[in-house]
Amino acid sequence: MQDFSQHTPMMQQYLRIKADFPDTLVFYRMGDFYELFFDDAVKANRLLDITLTTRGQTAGQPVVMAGVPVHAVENYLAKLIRLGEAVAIAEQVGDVATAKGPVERKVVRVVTPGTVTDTELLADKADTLLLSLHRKGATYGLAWLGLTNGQLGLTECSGRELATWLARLNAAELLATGDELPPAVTQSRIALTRRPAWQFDPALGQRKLCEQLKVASLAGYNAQDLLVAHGAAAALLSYAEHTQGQVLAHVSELRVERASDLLELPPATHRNLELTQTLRGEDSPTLFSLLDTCRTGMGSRALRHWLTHPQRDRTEATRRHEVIAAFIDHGVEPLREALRHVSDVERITARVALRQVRPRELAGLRATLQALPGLRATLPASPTPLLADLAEALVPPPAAADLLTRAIAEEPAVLLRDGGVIAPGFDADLDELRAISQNCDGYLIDLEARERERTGIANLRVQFNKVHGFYIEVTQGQVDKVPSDYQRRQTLKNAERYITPELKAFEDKALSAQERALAREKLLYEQVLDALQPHVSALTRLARALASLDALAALAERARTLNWCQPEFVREPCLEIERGRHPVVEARLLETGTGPFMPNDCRLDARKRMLIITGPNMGGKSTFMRQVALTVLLAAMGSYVPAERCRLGPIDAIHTRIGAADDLANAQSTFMLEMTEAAAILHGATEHSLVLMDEIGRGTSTFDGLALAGSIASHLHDRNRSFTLFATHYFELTEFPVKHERAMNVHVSAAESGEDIVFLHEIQPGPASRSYGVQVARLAGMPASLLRQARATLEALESQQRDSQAQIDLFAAPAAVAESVPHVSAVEEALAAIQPDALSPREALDALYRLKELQQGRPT
Ligand SMILES: Nc1ncnc2c1ncn2[C@@H]1O[C@H](COP(=O)(O)OP(=O)(O)OP(=O)(O)O)[C@@H](O)[C@H]1O
Repeated sequence: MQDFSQHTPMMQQYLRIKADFPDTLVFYRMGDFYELFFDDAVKANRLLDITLTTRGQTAGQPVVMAGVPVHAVENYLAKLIRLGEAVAIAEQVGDVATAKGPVERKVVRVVTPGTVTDTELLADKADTLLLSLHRKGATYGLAWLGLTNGQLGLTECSGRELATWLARLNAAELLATGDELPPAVTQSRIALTRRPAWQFDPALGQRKLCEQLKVASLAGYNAQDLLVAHGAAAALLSYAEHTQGQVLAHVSELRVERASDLLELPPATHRNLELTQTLRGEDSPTLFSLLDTCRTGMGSRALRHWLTHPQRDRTEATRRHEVIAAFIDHGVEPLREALRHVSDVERITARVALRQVRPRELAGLRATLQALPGLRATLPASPTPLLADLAEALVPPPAAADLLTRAIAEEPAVLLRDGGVIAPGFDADLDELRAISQNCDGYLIDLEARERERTGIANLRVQFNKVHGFYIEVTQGQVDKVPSDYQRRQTLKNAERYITPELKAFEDKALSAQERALAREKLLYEQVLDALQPHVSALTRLARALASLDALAALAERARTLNWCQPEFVREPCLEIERGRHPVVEARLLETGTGPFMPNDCRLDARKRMLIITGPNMGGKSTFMRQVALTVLLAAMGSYVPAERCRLGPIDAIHTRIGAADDLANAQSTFMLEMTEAAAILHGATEHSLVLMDEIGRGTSTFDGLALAGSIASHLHDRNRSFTLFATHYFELTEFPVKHERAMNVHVSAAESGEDIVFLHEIQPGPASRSYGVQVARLAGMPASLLRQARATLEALESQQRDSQAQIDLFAAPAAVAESVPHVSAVEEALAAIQPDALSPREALDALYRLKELQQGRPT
């Protein structure tokens, strides 16, 4: 233990608290401020832009400090959480009046990016997850927890799959040991919290999981063998309990996720397809922002989960398609209207379990429970199997609904400490206490009348002020009529003020009644929370059903509004999309009134697996490739798709290599990044994968790039045999399908009119005839002189190429034998046979003549 004795008593207290939270900013309550000291103050000054000051000295050093006002603390917390910082809040818990020295202070909660539960600090439309990572050999174990939805998850994966998991989970905070971190973590920019290695103990993890789930074994969850993940779970659960300062009663569900069950969406795919964030890091326009017309935060979160966790098995997706069809048939607006009045039952329930719920949230929960019968009535009469399951879950736990109706006021105050939270009629004692303070006026008027009559003093008045409390005031001229039980309280110039035993008794009752009413309300509120605890799991189930209904209703609304179709899943390998569209580009074109979107077909099957796509810049190659990938993903998550008809075989992954953004932060050049991503695809893609390759090889010299692009196409065609969309500017690659039977050429069409070019955005069979780069440059507003020069250079280059017709087979298999036996010339052979030390001068001269002859092609 450190010695703080040379510090002031207050600093001693602070330093003792800080010693328990070395890596966490400590907010130390002092009156109306939370103060930060020393290094914490300097950090807060930097992160929050708050003023740094010094006050007094401790241990001979000035006390450096910075503070935030208590009433604005949530804003500062939100900012720090977003920056990945954790904050420990030390409140005054001792009694100010009786304290000798500094008032006792204690850390009452620790707010960290992955464990926040405050409604104000949480994103409405995204789950906040805490993730823990443990490694043993080549296996990574992951355990995660959503404190606001009570769900635990476990998985194990290889190093290759780690980045995909991190992108999929998108956790707010990662727990790991002090060991070196894998690149997938350092590149993910997740907020990192180091925990000591002994906390990642598999045996401890297994025990903690069993305790948490109240089971004797994890076999029921199929989680008993995930030892590395158990290690991660040990640290996860200890940390979560530590930050909440309590056991996590509501965390009662475990899901074991296996990569083999999910459609793989590597981080590059997540990014390139702009699923939840644009390439610039904005929330919109993305696929998610287009889909999410949910009425509740929990609906949005469910939808986001479906989007980032599409299943390979299509059963659940099919069940969702059926619901969407039923909704479109039946009309979904009444349901969506009813959902408007549904509050965030999921988060409210978690906050009930954590005993942090606010009165208004309980009123919201009550309103939702009351609205359920009406909401059920809006569902289609003949439900699909999934809809029947969801409707069944829409039953409020009756005791909970009844309790909330009886206990919580119609419109409760925001904070419990303001009173007015418990409903009248719920508790007789509280009603009486409230009656006293509320009926004060009536009582006083009554008393005044009685006393006037008793004393015969007509102008006697009963009054109240804050300093003297209640009193009876009699003017100086009347004081001789005052009865003997009046005791003088105060003398004024014209009047005397008295108190009577009856008035004194009333005063005591009235003044303490308000205080006691508040204390009583607090106690009753705690009792209501106690009584709600047994309903937590039923309420969680209800929340899930509401969230799913909301998400499905949004998908149905989107399908109808945007004119999407139900995809058909088949067993044979195929990818058939008729008149498909890119949903986000189409919406954007509509919004800006730039013209209609040109629909395009895509047809791949076991015999035709690869499209080589050529055509001008701006022609629509990237858009086409992305729309195919988005269609596959939408279908897999259970949505309708932007097409007229869509038939899909099994798909296990969507790999993308698109664009070239320098990753300077990770010291990777454009080309290095391009090759790293391509290598990952070549290693991971299977014949059930969809691969998008956009202009691979353009990050290096033409010949290098072309050679690499050709070899990559061959590898994908011959070895991976994946469904591949391969967009390229290398015309040489249009020869590829000649020797590769499963590949075919398509191009995006463009028409020339004079020097201009018109993009038709239509995918047509066969290779593009030319590239139109100079025309596109013209559209971009390049100077005319520059364009003239470029056109002249282009013509010169083209004629040069026509003259040198040396054809290289770009796609020939590597000549393995030829490479391994290097050619040796006759001269070299003769040279090798000569042993200079064994030769006489005469023989040496002969050998020299012979070599010379050999070199001239005249062997002797
Ligand atoms: N099918 C379409 N219908 C209407 N407009 C389209 C279509 N496809 C693409 N566009 C429009 O053309 C623009 C350029 O498309 P895209 O980026 O796909 O071209 P590209 O061929 O990949 O170009 P580059 O080779 O320069 O990357 C899009 O932003 C979109 O506005």
